Amino acid sequence: MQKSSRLKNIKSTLLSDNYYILKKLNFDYLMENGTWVNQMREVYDRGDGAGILLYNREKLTIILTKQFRMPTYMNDNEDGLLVEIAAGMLDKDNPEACIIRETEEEVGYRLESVKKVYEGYSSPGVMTEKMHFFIGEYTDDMKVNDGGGLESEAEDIEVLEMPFEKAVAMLNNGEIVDTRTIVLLQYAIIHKLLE
Ligand SMILES: Nc1nc2c(ncn2[C@@H]2O[C@H](COP(=O)(O)OP(=O)(O)O[C@H]3O[C@H](CO)[C@@H](O)[C@H](O)[C@@H]3O)[C@@H](O)[C@H]2O)c(=O)[nH]1
Ligand SMILES: [Mg+2]
Repeated sequence: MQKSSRLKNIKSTLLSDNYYILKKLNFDYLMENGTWVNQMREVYDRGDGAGILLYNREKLTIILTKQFRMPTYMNDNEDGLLVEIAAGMLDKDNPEACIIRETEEEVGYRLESVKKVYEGYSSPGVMTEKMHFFIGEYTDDMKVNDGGGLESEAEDIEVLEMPFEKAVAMLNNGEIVDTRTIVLLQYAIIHKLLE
C-alpha cells in the first residue's frame, strides 16, 4: 500500500479468509475542506484479473464465453448465465501469460501474442481488483482443444463464436451485461477492429 498524507490511524481487521480475503478498514481521512473524518470500509481482496476480446479479421467473428455466475443470479439475472469475454484471475504469472493460459483453458485457442489496451479497477468502492484488458487475433488453425474450462475446478464454460455484428446487437439490446465485455466490445467499435 502507498503512503498518503491524507490518511492516519489505519486499522485493518480480518473478517474472512475463507476463500479470498475480506477485511474491515477503519481509518481517518483528511477531507478537501481540512477536517479529519473517521471512515470504515469493507474491502474484498481476491487479487487481480485479466480478460481478452478474441477476434478474427477474416471471418469478422469474435469469441465469447457463457457461464454461471452466482452473484448475478442473486441480483436480477434470471438463470445466472452470463456472456463474457474469456477471463481469469492472475496467479503468480504476469497478465499476458495469464490471459494466454486462460484463453487456451476456456476457449481452446493457443495465442502467440496479445495486445494490452486498458488497465482499470473493477469495482473500486469494494474490491482491490485491478483488471488487465487485452485484445487478441485468433485464426482457426490456432485451435488446440474445445475449451470449456478446468474440470478440476468444475468450470462449465460454453464457447460462443459469433459474428461481431451479432455481439454488437447483443450489446445494444441489453443481452450483454458484463461490464468487462462491454468495455472491450466498445473498444472494438471505436477502433474499428472488425471493419
Ligand atoms: N471453491 C471456490 N471456488 C471459487 C470461489 N471463487 C472462485 N472460485 C473458482 O475459482 C476459479 C477462478 O477461475 P478464473 O477463470 O481464474 O477466474 P474468473 O472467475 O473467470 O474471474 C474473472 O472474471 C471475474 C469477473 O467476474 C474477475 O473478477 C476476475 O478478475 C477474472 O477476470 C473458478 O473455477 C471458480 O469457480 C469460491 O469462493 N470458492
Ligand atoms: Mg474465467
